[in-house]
Amino acid sequence: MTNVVDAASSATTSPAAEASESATPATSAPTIASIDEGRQLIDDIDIRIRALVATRKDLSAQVQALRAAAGGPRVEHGRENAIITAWADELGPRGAEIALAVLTLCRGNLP
Ligand SMILES: O=C(O)C(=O)C[C@]1(C(=O)O)C=C[C@@H](O)C=C1
Repeated sequence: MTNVVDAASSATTSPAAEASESATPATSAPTIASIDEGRQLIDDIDIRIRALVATRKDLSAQVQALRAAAGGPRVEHGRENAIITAWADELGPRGAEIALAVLTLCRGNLP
């Protein structure tokens, strides 16, 4: 299955369709045999998380620009509350904190 980063450069299917297809729930971690192996896997995950956040930031900027061009507000609190709730439901209170940090990265500080 293509992930959202690869989907952004795919020419065969729309990026939105492939991103949606790749929005699968979390997978379980493999059992590791050493600290080095575990750290390598963690580093690989962090690289992918950073790439996904960068792609998310770009998409968020495009959505914000389209809304601004239509005369809408920069911030949509209802949408942000739904995002924070989804992160909190999956990961608990620290998940909500991550969601807030991601939102701040993507749309800047609140006015
Ligand atoms: O979904 C939107 O409407 C966006 O503008 C994207 C986004 C986000 O980064 O998730 C950014 C700003 C809005 O306040 C809400 C959400």
